[in-house]
Order: sequence, then structure tokens, then C-alpha cells
Amino acid sequence: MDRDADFSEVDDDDNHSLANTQFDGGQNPSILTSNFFMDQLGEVVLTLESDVLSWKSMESLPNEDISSCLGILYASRGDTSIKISEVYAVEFIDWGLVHENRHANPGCLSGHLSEVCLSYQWIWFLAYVSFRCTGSECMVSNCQRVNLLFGLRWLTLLVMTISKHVKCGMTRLKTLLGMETDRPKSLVVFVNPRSGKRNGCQVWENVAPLFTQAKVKTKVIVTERAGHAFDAMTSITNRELSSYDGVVAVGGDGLFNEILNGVLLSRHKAPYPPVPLDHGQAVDTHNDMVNHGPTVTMAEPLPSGEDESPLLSSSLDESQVPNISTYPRFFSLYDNNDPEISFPNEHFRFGLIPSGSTDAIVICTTGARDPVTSALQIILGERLRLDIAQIVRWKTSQMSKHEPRVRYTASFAGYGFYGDVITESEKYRWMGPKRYDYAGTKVFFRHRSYEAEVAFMKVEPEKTDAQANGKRLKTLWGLSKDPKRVPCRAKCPICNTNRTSEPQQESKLVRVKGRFLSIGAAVISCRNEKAPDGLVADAHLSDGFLHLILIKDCPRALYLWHLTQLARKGGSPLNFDFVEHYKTTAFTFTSFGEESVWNVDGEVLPAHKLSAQVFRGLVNVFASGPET
Ligand SMILES: Nc1ncnc2c1ncn2[C@@H]1O[C@H](COP(=O)(O)OP(=O)(O)OP(=O)(O)O)[C@@H](O)[C@H]1O
Repeated sequence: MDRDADFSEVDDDDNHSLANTQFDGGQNPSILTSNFFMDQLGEVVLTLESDVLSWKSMESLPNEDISSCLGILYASRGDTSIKISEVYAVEFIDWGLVHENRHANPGCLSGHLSEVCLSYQWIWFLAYVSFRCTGSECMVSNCQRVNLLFGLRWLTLLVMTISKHVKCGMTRLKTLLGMETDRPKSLVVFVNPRSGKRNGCQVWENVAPLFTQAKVKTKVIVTERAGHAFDAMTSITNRELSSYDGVVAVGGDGLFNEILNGVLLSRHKAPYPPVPLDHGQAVDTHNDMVNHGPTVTMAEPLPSGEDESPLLSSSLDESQVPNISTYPRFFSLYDNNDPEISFPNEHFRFGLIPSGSTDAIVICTTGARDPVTSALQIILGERLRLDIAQIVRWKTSQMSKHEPRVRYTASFAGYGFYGDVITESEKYRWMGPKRYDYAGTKVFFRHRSYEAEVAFMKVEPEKTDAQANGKRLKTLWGLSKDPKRVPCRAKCPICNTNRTSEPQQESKLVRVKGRFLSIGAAVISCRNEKAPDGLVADAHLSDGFLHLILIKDCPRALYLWHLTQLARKGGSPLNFDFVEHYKTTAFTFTSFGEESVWNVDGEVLPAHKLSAQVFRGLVNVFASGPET
């Protein structure tokens, strides 16, 4: 699209009456140049170009960096330009007579409102800008909002003309914003009122005005029960789904994964991961584990009456069909002419505004646990690919039949300690996020281990210098020096590597059998407040690998040491002799015991036999990656 051509409609006659305001008809990259008053700076020459709005101060000002005026406006005096891509909304506020006090704080527009000395006409507009924070406090807030107030002062006679031109300039700015084609225009938003501290609705109310300002349409659904968002996403027609640019969860990791499953279960077609072998069965080492699942077979509906999580079936049975009258537009079921939507899908994106108990996904993808940061990254149309693991539960218990049930996860699945903590914590939901601490302590003191077998294709890590030189230091307790970590970050080179053009990484089949305190499979690092570096500090958002963490039975004190390392920034939780860490693309699991419970993203999943595989960059999310 020819950007300049869009500005040719500027009224030339009106230009003549403006001494300082110029609009370019298309030759010059400058679209608007004019003398404005900027809050906190005073008179500036403001220039709007196709990608930048910049200003140059005409006055010398005291040397303060950040300033505010009546608590509503903030501008950094050090900044002299903003990228159009960072402006998320522009608003023409008003024009009218404002009285100026010569003695008021120079440049403070709000100061002019209070005292009467000289009368001028003012026209003012706000540019809402998102700034990225690159400091170390990114866990708190990553994007910050800055409202830049610009005013144009003129004598009364000319005000109508100037007003028109300012509006015209704003229209241009809005047109430029409209050209940011990756920005969403229409979203479905699920709000979980029961997530985290039960403040999901409050969180949404706080950020909803940003979407309104940015003219992003939202269809908001406040969930009424567990499984509501899953049902909605499963039964929405593809036609309707494709009318949205994405779906946003206001809640925690559980709600995000519920939505993910609702979207993917019927729309992602892929062979299953390999079936776990029966005890004593030899492993066929010639088989490629990922590519030898059954051909495309989606899980069958649950037998009626079976008490299961709604997320575990990939198709709905009668009892799961929602009440159509409750959600008239959303549930247009059984449309034979429905177009197909498949994944990976470049258009459709997922978003997450945090209000959960853990919020690991949002911390890993936006670098912050901050609703405003997430909202701004969604509005600005940030884009990031995310690996997704497909988990197939083949058998619930030793005695049950083979009945594959599929579930997707963007973050983590864990067995043993993790399964026990989630099972225990469900009894104490009323405690809110504190239930995990309480349940974790109880389970820690039980110190149970479980006999199981895990088989996987081990991808050999690239050797670090320390390993190559055989200098891996070990302490008396089996603690070894951590090899160099390369954490995931915004524009991560590891995630953006095209592996097909690279030499194949060495891989070999490994079987590990024994007693485990826990088995974890992390898709992403899972950073959270309890584990600031995550479960696996160097896991990446879209490198196509799962990280398997096998914690073998060990004395309770050593396990406690491992847990304290997890809780410490810069800790080394993986460097113990009883901890094995492998990078893989798929694994199988078989329990040897009676009870066997997995925790998949905070959901209890009883599984005697289970397998998993990862799909590289299967979905896109509205996020820019962590600024580490
Ligand atoms: N109205 C509701 N009442 C009860 N449960 C709900 C409701 N809406 C959603 N849920 C369920 O609550 C579960 C947990 O929600 P969510 O992930 O938002 O919060 P959380 O568990 O506190 O946070 P995190 O997953 O980050 O630890 C979801 O799996 C979802 O199915």
C-alpha cells in the first residue's frame, strides 16, 4: 500500500492560513510539522513522519528527567521521539478557550487551567504510547504507558481552521496506526472470576479501557465454571473463530491451557506420539519415536458417565454440548459448510492477561506478571511462536483398557511430587494461591517415590567449554557446577533458528527405569515467583524441545536442597547426581505402581501409561518475549 498517497486529501486552502503548520501531500516523508505545546516541555516543533512522531523543544527547561502534572500526564524530557509502532491510540480531546497564567509552571498545560491572565485558544490531543522497560525489574512491569499531551495554542479567530488541521493530523496518525496490520481488531476474551486471588474481573476492568482506546473490539465472556472456556472454543464454528484475530485469557495458566485445548483438539491434526511399551517389551531402536504413532486418529468421546476433566476428550459427547440459548452467537454447532482452520496458523493468536496463582506462561512470554504489559503487547500486535506439547494418556490405571485421550500444554506436565501436590492442593482451593505452599509442604514430608520407566530420544546438548575440558566440578554432595545457560529472550536466536537448514542434532534412544520422586516435562522455562529462573532456566519458547527432569529417589535433605535451589535466583537445581536433565522431542512413560497421577498445567491427570511429543511453534501468542 502506498502510504503517502493516503495523505493527498489534505485541504490546500486551509494550509495557507497556517503560518506554522504544514502537511505534506506525498513527496516529503514529513506528514505534519507544527509548533505545539507539549506538557512539561513547553513549546516544541512537532513532526509526524510515517513511522516516527518527534519533537524539538523551543525552550530551555530545568534539567529534570521525569515530570508529572496533576498526576495525569507523564513525559520524559530525555525522549524526543516515539515510534508509531509504539503508539497504541490517539485521541483528539477538545478545543476551546483556556486562560493562561504567565507565572504558572512553564509548559505545564494543566497549570493553564487554574489561573486567569491571558486568553488563548487551545486544541489538545493525547498520544497513548507504550514504552518497553529494559531494566532488571521486568518481572513487575515490562511495557509502560505514557500519555503525551500536545496542545496547539492560537488566537481565537484562527481556531476553527487550526482545529481542523489538528484533527486532520490526528487522522493521519490514526491512519498510520491502522497500517500496523499485525494489530488485532477483534478478540474473544475469557475472564475467569475465580482465578488466583479471585480478581479476574477486576483485572479485566482495569485493562479494558486500553482496548477501547485502541479501538480493539472485544467479545467478553466471564466463565461460569471449569471447562466453560474449553466448551466454548470446542464448539465455536471455524467461520466464527476466523472472524476473530485471537483469543485472550484473563486468568492463569490453567485457563490459558483450557482455551488452547478447546482450539487445538479438533483443529490440530497430527499423528500421536509413540505408545509406551509393555513391561519387558524390547524397544525398537530403529523406530523414530516421533513419527511412529498411529496415523491421524483423534481421541474418541468419553464413555457416558465417566468422570473426567472436560479437557481430556478431543470431541464432545452429548452431555458436553453447551446450552445453545445461553450463548446464542457462539455456539452455532454442526455447520457442514464450516471452513477448515488448521494449526500452525499464522493469523490466529492467543493472549494471556495475568490474574492467576502461578502465571508462569505470561512471565515467560512477556517477561512480566503485569496485566498492563500484557494488554499493551496484545494491542500492539506483538507476535511470538510457542512450542506446544501434545500429551496422550493411553491408560488410566494398570487394569484399564487402552483408550487414548489427548491434551495439549504450553508449559508443564509433572509426575510424582507434582501430581501429589496438585491432587492435595485441590482440597484447599479456598486458600487461593497459598494452597500450593501448604500442599507442597505436606507432600514434601510424605517423601513418596514411585517406580516407573521413561523412554525418550535424547538430543545431545552442545558441549560447553567446561564439559569439553572435563572440568565439571563436583562437591561432596553431588552438586556440580552449572554449564553455561542461555536463557530465552525477545528475538531469541535459538528460537529463530531454522533447524531444517542445520545439521541434524545427534540423538539416541534412552530408557530410564527406577524409583522417582518426580518426573517433569517442561515445554518452557516456567519462571514464576517461587522459581525465579524457572524449572529449567535455559528452556526456550520455540526451539522444538521438551526438557525432561528425572528426580531419582534420594534422602529428603538432598531433595530439600534441590527445592531450595529451585527457589533461588541463579540457583542450580539440576546439578545434583540424583537429578537427570534431558532435551528431547518425545517421551513415553509407564508406571509400575497402582496409583499414578500426573499434573498437566495444574490439572490432575491419572495416567498409568502416557506419552508426549512437542510441536515446534505450533501456536502464535500476542507477546514479545522476555527482556532478560
Ligand atoms: N467460574 C469458574 N469457577 C470455577 N472454576 C473456574 C471458573 N472459570 C474457570 N475455572 C477453572 O479454574 C481453573 C484455574 O484457573 P486459572 O488458571 O485461571 O487460575 P489459577 O489456577 O489460580 O492460576 P494458575 O493456573 O496460573 O496457577 C481453570 O482450569 C478453569 O477451568
